[in-house]
Amino acid sequence: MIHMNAVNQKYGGTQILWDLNMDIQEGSCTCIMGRNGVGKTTLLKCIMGLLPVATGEIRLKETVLNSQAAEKRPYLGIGYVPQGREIFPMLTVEENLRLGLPVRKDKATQIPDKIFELFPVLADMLHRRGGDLSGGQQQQLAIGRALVLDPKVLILDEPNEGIQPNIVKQIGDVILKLNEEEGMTVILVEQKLGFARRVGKEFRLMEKGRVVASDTMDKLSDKLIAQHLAV
Ligand SMILES: Nc1ncnc2c1ncn2[C@@H]1O[C@H](COP(=O)(O)OP(=O)(O)OP(=O)(O)O)[C@@H](O)[C@H]1O
Repeated sequence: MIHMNAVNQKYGGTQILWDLNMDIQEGSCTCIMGRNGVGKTTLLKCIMGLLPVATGEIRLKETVLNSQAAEKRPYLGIGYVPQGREIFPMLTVEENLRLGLPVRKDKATQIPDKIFELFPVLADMLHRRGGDLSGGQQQQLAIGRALVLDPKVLILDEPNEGIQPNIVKQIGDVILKLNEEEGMTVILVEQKLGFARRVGKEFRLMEKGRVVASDTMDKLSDKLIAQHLAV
């Protein structure tokens, strides 16, 4: 569904992604894994158009994403939950969620009930400012906001960073429901092995800006973990 072909990315003179190739299958939940600094967040930002690629191609099915402006990409059916959540702290929960409505194909004017079914806390907190929510609640808001777009692909960058275990469990349940029951394609940058194994169907291991191993999650061996994940 998403295909990356020989993608190179640089910050000034420092090259981060090196001829990176990656395929994400439709309907899968794929965990992008690797040690700190290997380029996982950079890769997601390139998919979203938040960073330009120097050379190479990123496609969503037949659409070449590189040639689409960042603000057009949500309209192609891509929802993004960035690292650090980036909710708007001064806007209410409702206002944060409503931001996604204009992107929807059906032009709905109300936040879909589904969002509150997945994250009941957002209904309870609807009129609170985003900045007053706990870290875990903000993460649920960030995921809810991405889902308001009604995306075909949901991209999450370390959604569990600094989140308490009961909310990590809830987020895992939501990802499993979206992926397994609704067939949503999920791409997840995840450092926590247990979580990746619980929700992921596929893995892509990165090292120094390249993909060094790709397979189904049951093939993520102790040897691969020792080679590419253990610190
Ligand atoms: N704005 C920037 N300018 C220069 N270098 C940057 C910038 N942002 C990131 N980098 C560098 O690019 C490299 C890859 O960073 P990136 O955040 O993509 O890695 P990551 O695999 O997501 O790591 P982490 O798990 O720590 O988030 C790192 O060496 C980082 O220092």
